[in-house]
Amino acid sequence: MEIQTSSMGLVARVAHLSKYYGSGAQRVTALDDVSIGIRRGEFTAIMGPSGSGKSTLMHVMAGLDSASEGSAWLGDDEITHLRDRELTRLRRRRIGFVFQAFNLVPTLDVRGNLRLPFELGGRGPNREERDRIDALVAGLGLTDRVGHRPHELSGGQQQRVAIARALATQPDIIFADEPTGALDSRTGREVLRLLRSAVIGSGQSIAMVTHDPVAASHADRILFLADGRIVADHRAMSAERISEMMLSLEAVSA
Ligand SMILES: Nc1ncnc2c1ncn2[C@@H]1O[C@H](COP(=O)(O)OP(=O)(O)OP(=O)(O)O)[C@@H](O)[C@H]1O
Repeated sequence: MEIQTSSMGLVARVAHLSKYYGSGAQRVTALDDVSIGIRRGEFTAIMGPSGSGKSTLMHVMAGLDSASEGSAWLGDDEITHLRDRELTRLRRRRIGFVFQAFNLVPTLDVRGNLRLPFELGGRGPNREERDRIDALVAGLGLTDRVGHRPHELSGGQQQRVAIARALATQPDIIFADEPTGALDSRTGREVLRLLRSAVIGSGQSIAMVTHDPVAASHADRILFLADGRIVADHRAMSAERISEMMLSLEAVSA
């Protein structure tokens, strides 16, 4: 597989990335010499059997976890050797996150949750950013919910708020970890369409970890991991073909 040594057109990349947990006989190799780039303006799905290293790859790319060997870049910036404080700043300014469990702040209403990334950066949103938040709220059908707190919203509405929060700061990349995992299939499809429209409408780059072939079928590109290695890199595929691929990978790693 070609190793991409330049950041051209790549919003994030890793080179010769390995990640081990534990040591000696207990050592687990979660990632084994992975070199891959995430293209700017694309919706990339990361798939693979349970334990294949999907979350670990996402966490290292997003600066949430360290590499044992190799390097990770966000655009032109190597993040592998940054200190915690620098990583926190970088994540806040340049990365958006969407998690399975929504991760909204329960004591804040929708507006408060959407303003949070700006407040954490030490200032509230400026005029332009407030207008952007309002447009996102309207676009996601949440206008009559801005004063509601997360427990007053359905799962699908909470995930829409989480997506709006991730989009509001116009991050270089959004990492989504099983964003439809807690939703029924119809609501899940709506959430996937929202992610897709952010890619088409504003060129947002998104990398999504998922087990779900239907979710991955919304992506432009699908990376398959098995036993800590990238074993396939495909353009958009149907859910049926993705399922077949997953079944064959699960059979090999069983
Ligand atoms: N903190 C940890 N300590 C020890 N081993 C870990 C730790 N985190 C992950 N692992 C191991 O690393 C490997 C890869 O885990 P990872 O969570 O990245 O896989 P995954 O593909 O995301 O799995 P799943 O789909 O089940 O969430 C697995 O063997 C896992 O048990």
